[in-house]
Amino acid sequence: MIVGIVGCGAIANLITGFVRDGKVPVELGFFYDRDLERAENLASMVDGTAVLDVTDMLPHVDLVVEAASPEAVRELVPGILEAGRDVVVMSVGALMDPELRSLLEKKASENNAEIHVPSGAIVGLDGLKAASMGSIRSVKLVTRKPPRSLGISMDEKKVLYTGKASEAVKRFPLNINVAAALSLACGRDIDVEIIADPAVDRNVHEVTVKGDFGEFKTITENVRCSINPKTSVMAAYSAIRLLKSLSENMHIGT
Ligand SMILES: NC(=O)C1=CN([C@@H]2O[C@H](COP(=O)(O)OP(=O)(O)OC[C@H]3O[C@@H](n4cnc5c(N)ncnc54)[C@H](OP(=O)(O)O)[C@@H]3O)[C@@H](O)[C@H]2O)C=CC1
Ligand SMILES: O=C([O-])CC(=O)C(=O)O
Repeated sequence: MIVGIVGCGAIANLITGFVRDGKVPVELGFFYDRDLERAENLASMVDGTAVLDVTDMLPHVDLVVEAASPEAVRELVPGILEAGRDVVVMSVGALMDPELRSLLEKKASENNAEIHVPSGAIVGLDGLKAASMGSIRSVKLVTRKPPRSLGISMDEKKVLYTGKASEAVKRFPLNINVAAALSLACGRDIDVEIIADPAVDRNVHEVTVKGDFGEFKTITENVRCSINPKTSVMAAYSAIRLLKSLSENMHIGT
């Protein structure tokens, strides 16, 4: 499988390192970023090609990993699907827009392409998907990040947001994709609280789900990426595992 990457930052760096080290059986051939130098740097790690425009990679790839921004999902993913290429979407928050989501689903189905959304920086999506086969009463996410991860500076713990996931992804577009992944996995706009906490040095996500299956709670205490503290290493690992799964014949978990 030949893979291209859109967005050459923290997540793309980790993916490229794993491919270079032979830990994922894909060929990472093409790299695009609005900063060409970032694309060239990653391309040089795996003998790939940096392109000036996403359309330059499309004739040569089977799948594109979007690891850029919600704006890139809106602007670039429709064209990738139109070309019949599969997509892995990391900026899941963009998919909370129902119009964009149905446009992408339509383009995927018309062009025999698939959209994959990795579980990202949280655990528990498997259980949530299974639980949603029954009836779910509530899903709540509490995200606690160091102020620096949220791009702010403060000495006291502060609740920055309480409300629904759909609004959270608009207010914190680069910080709460996990809320979108949870919402899409269970088909409801979940409850979200975002806390800036100078006492933590990890990105911590607590998910509580209640339904007719019983209830579960997951806590993920994520190490942050060195080149982008907003982003947890686990988010990149989930994309890497997904790429590996796509070349396997047995699939474990929902
Ligand atoms: N699903 C999940 O659980 C998680 C998802 N994410 C999301 O994944 C995405 C990637 O994260 P990460 O690697 O940390 O991000 P980075 O900011 O480290 O890297 C993203 C790169 O993509 C570039 N970029 C952004 N928009 C575009 C565009 N429209 N066209 C071309 N290049 C673009 C950025 O440029 P510039 O710097 O100029 O903006 C930057 O070089 C983000 O949207 C992030 O919010 C992150 C963590 C968890
Ligand atoms: O990486 C994380 O911990 C979560 C994150 O930024 C996001 O969901 O956008």
